[in-house]
Amino acid sequence: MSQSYDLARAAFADWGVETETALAALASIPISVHCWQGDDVGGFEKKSGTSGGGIQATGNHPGRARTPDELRADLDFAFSQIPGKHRLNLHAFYLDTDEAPDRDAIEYRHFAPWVDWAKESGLGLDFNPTFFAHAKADDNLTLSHPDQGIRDFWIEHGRRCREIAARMGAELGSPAVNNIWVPDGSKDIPVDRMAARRRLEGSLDAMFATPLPKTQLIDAVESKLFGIGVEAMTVGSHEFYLGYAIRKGTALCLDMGHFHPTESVADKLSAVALSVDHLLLHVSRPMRWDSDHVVLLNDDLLAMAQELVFADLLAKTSIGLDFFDATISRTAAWVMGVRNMQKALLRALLLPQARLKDAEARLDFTARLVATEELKDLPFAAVWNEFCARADVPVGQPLLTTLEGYQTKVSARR
Ligand SMILES: C[C@H](O)[C@H](O)[C@@H](O)C(=O)CO
Ligand SMILES: [Mn+2]
Repeated sequence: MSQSYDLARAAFADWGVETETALAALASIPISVHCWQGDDVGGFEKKSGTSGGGIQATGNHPGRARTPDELRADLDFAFSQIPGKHRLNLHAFYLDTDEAPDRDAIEYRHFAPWVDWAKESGLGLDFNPTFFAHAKADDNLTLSHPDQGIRDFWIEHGRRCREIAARMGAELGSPAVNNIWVPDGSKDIPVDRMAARRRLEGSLDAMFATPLPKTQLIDAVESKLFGIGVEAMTVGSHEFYLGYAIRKGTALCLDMGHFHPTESVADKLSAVALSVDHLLLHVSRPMRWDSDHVVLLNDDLLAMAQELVFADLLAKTSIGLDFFDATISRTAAWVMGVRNMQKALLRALLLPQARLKDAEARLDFTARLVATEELKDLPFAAVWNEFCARADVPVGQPLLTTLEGYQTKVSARR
């Protein structure tokens, strides 16, 4: 135990906070790491195509993973630089097979290598149907397409993804979150929003018709404000999915980039949690729009973590990441994003929650202000460094050296 940690422990104890309790809590929080940061949302289907759906990674940094083996090697490295045990969030077009099944024909066996790897690595898995980067999504319409044949194709894809995810959850002994995001929307002002939303609702109902054990699968739905090419209306808006999740008992995914830039997603957590049993977060950093920048340890992230801790929402929230930046080392992006989420959680866990809440309940806003500002000067970094030291992962300059070393190695080989 370092001397600086000892001093930090005493400084937090002065405020009535046990650093060991905070460290134990942090160690129990898994973060679901998104596979798509590793290859710029390309996927491994045996055909070419763009990301589509208005989501696009920009940049051409060397070393992009081109195969499932390369992606797993990059993930192995990234996880080795992140303290704790976590999860991998896999998209359906990252199948690992020599076959070329269309989206409505994928099966569990096409993903079995990922499950074997997850078992060996002690990771959980989460899953997502891929409703973009496909000819049948070129109209930016899938589950709400006016053509019943196209809707049926995507319903079958979604149905199979639920079964695959449930089998992953069963194999790994931990329920897989299967998150539905569709790009459906309209570039210009539509005249029949209701018809589109009724079609989306009907397709979702068809996809969710077969109940699967909650011990294996958590169904989630993700809203969005707008996307490139669907500026006028998104069929699956926040109001649409909030209502759907409440009525149908699914989890609700809140993506930090899917709201107006002035809205606080942290503020939504307690409001939504009163009506929805389970939340999924897509932790992201929008810059002017849903730009999916790597998350920083900034005010938005700190507010999100504080709400999760102070509103006692950790047990009913799955924390996933959703960003993709191809202008920097992709492995470094993963490592820094996860570690920043963990740092934000640690900061929240190290706050004297009861004392702050008590000041607020007494309407003593002066005490609340003074305490929240003075607390910012506490030695959070020493506690984080101790967490990393116990997990044998580097911090500071040695972390930079390790991240650069791996990037140089992959750049040379790919
Ligand atoms: C790749 C993901 O499904 C995607 O990022 C989605 O979650 C999203 O946020 C789309 O904007
Ligand atoms: Mn998202």
